[in-house]
Formats: sequence, C-alpha cells, structure tokens
Amino acid sequence: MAVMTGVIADDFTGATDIASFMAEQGWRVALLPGMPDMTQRWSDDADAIVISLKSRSLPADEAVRQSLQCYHWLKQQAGAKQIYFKYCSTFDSTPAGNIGPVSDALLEATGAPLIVHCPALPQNGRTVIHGHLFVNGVLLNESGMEKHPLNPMTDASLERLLAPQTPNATGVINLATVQAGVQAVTNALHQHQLAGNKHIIVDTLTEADLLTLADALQSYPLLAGGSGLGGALAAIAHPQHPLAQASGFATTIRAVILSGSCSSMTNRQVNAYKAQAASLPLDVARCMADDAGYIDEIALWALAHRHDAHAPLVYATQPPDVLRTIQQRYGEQAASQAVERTFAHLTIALRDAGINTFIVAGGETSGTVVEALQVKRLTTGKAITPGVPWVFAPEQQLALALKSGNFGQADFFFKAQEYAS
Ligand SMILES: Nc1ncnc2c1ncn2[C@@H]1O[C@H](COP(=O)(O)OP(=O)(O)O)[C@@H](O)[C@H]1O
Ligand SMILES: O=C(O)[C@@H](O)C(=O)COP(=O)(O)O
Repeated sequence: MAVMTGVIADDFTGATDIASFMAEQGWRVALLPGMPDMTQRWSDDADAIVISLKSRSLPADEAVRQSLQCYHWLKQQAGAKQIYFKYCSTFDSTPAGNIGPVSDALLEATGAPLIVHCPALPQNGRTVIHGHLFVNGVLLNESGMEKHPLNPMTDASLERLLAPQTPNATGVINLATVQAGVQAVTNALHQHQLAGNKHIIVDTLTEADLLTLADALQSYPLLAGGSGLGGALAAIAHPQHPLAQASGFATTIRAVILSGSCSSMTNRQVNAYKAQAASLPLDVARCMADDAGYIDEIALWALAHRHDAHAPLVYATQPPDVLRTIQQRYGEQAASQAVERTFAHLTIALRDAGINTFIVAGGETSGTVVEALQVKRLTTGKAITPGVPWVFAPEQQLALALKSGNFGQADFFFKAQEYAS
C-alpha cells in the first residue's frame, strides 16, 4: 500500500506528538519506534508512517545516516509520496546540527528543489513571525530553552540558527504572504526556488495559517518542522477516516513516572506532583558510578509504592542552577548519559517486576525508555494534552505516555493517570 506521508522524527516524544495530531484528524497512522528492517515491505493500510529515531543529539553524520536509511525504506518499501522531517517546535539543535545536515541530506536524496521549515505549533504556543520563533509570545532564547541541558537555544532567529548548520541559502516567507493565501505562498516558494534558496522558513501565527500552508504544500515532496503542519496536512486530506483511537491498558494498571526533562514546564509538573505523591530524585553521583545495586534500590522503592493512589515518580529533573552545578562537576554529556543509562536499566528492572504503564517526561529520556523496552510497533490512543497521546505496544502489553519537555500543564502527571482507562 502506498503511504501518503513518511515521517522521520528525531526523537520519540516528537513522533508520538505528530502521530497524535495526524490521527486526531482522521489519518491512519503507523508508529514505528526505531529504524525499520530495510528488507521488510510495508503492507498495511496507513496514511502516514511515523518512524521515531533518537537522532537529535547524535553526531551529525550518524543522524544523517539513520535519517537517510529511514528515507530509503519509506520510499522503497512503503512508497511514501512525501517525506516529513519532524524536529522540535523549539527548533532544538546546535551549531553542529542536526536540523541543517539532515535537511540537506534529504534535499539531495529526494532531489527536491527546497525544503520548507514549519516548526510552529500555535496550539501549544509556538509561533514564527519574521523568521523568529516565539514560545507563548516570548522569544525562544528567553523562554527557558536557553537553559536546555543538551541544546541551549540562545537565539530566536531561525535563519541565524540554521546558518552554521548548512552551506545552503535560507529564506523566509513572511506572515503577510501566508495570510494572503495559498497562491501567494506558492508564488513565494517559486521566487525562492528561482533565487536558489534551499531552506525556506514559513511564518505561522494561527491554526488558519497552518491550514493555508498545508493546502499550498500538500504535494510538496519534502517538508520539515513540528507537528502543527503534520496535523494540518491530515486535516485537509481526503478521504478522511473515522477517528480510531487505540486502547490497550492492562486490566490492572501498574504505573511509574520517569522524568528526565529539565524544562521549565517539567520542573513545574514534578514540583506539583511530588507535593502529593511518592517521589524519588536520582542521585547523579550514583548514576555516574553505574552501580547495579542502585538500580535495585530504586526499583524496590518504586515497587513498594505501586499500590499508592498516585503512581511513584523517579526524577532527574532539576532547576537550571542545580543542573549547572551537576554539569560543571561531571560534564554535560557524561552526566546526561549516566542519567539516561540509569533510566534504561531501571525501566528493564521495573518491566521485569510487572510494571506495565510508563509515563515519561523528556524526548531523550523517552527514547531511552522505549529502546530499553524493545518496542517494535505502537498504536496511538487518546491525547492527554495536545501532542501527548497514550500509546500502546500490543505485543508487550505496555502503555506509554511520552511527554515532550515543555508540553502539558502543571497537573500533567495527575491528568495522565486520569486518562488511563
Ligand atoms: N539532573 C541531571 N543532571 C544531568 N543531566 C540531566 C539531569 N536530568 C536530566 N538530564 C539529562 O538532560 C537531558 C534532557 O533531555 P530530554 O529528556 O530530551 O528532555 P527535554 O524533552 O526537556 O528536551 C537528558 O539527556 C537527561 O538525561
Ligand atoms: O515539537 C515538539 O515540541 C515536540 O514534538 C518535541 O519534539 C519535543 O522534544 P522534547 O522537548 O525534547 O521532548
């Protein structure tokens, strides 16, 4: 079966985010965690296949290699007509990549004249005006994202952020043009193509702007950005399918919460939750020591709380000043790897002890957890909050909620459990 859109997502929360927005608009979405088997032909009915990689923070050449492998599979084995490179609505990247290098590799592979970048997600407060990214009306570099542990976003100009990541020329389609309608966008794209610009950033303020862009871009071979445009592509597509939301909760839900995001929203969510539920902070010194006894201790603690009214929370989440001290002591990469490794081992220990429901905060953290669980295929259920659906691994009988760092409100961890039924 030919698939309309093949999505290559650079992290796992991003994959469930775009899958959720597409499914809510009536698309049949297949969600594949990790790279598919290159020899396997796709034979199911799907409007979109979303592949989640954990490539956002990899060295650029490895991110490119994995993304291209997904691209070839999506084209050759699934017949995808359009390729969508899903990255973060806060443009998470560093001067080394990976948005520029992966986009350039996909440009070359597809032969597309240009790649359109639409990170905006107005429903969650991400907008782009004059090529500058805002989060809830605040410039990206003042939104808290400037303190991200792996990719601090210290500028809001998308052209300036892309410049060190690509040798190619960039351009912007401004809001006035987008709001002038589909033909104006089509003309502007043509002008950029004539000028030789390769990376075209589109301003987007509202849901209506997304629909205009989707209309203008529905047959474009190569798109990139957040989940907003993905949802809009599904919204304007025909035919629509009846909304089908999977459900796969175990009869007896045994849940834990693992939080590895240090975003400002996750800090609020952890603070709100730990005031009312059992919670355990990770000790990064012990994570660094990679001591198996530590994993057993945390797992036993979590299991002792599995019958509490609220699921136990294990968290590495820390406010920026504490995080800075930890990173200065151990190094950014080493500390983050130690924390991720601890979550991976803990996930396996908890799964082996009968935990069947994981609520996870943070994109890299979610990637670590899903990789540890060796999940092969996920189905998409109802959204707890925009961009965060429950997803299910039917073979392993697991339910997962993978929350992007800054998504949800302060009560997210409570709300996720209310939605588990
Ligand atoms: N206390 C901590 N000290 C050092 N690194 C941490 C700490 N807590 C989390 N991290 C690391 O920070 C990164 C957070 O990234 P991620 O999970 O993607 O969150 P977000 O979705 O907010 O970007 C992870 O690699 C995680 O292991
Ligand atoms: O586009 C988004 O904001 C999310 O889908 C996403 O990618 C979030 O990444 P993390 O905050 O690292 O989870």
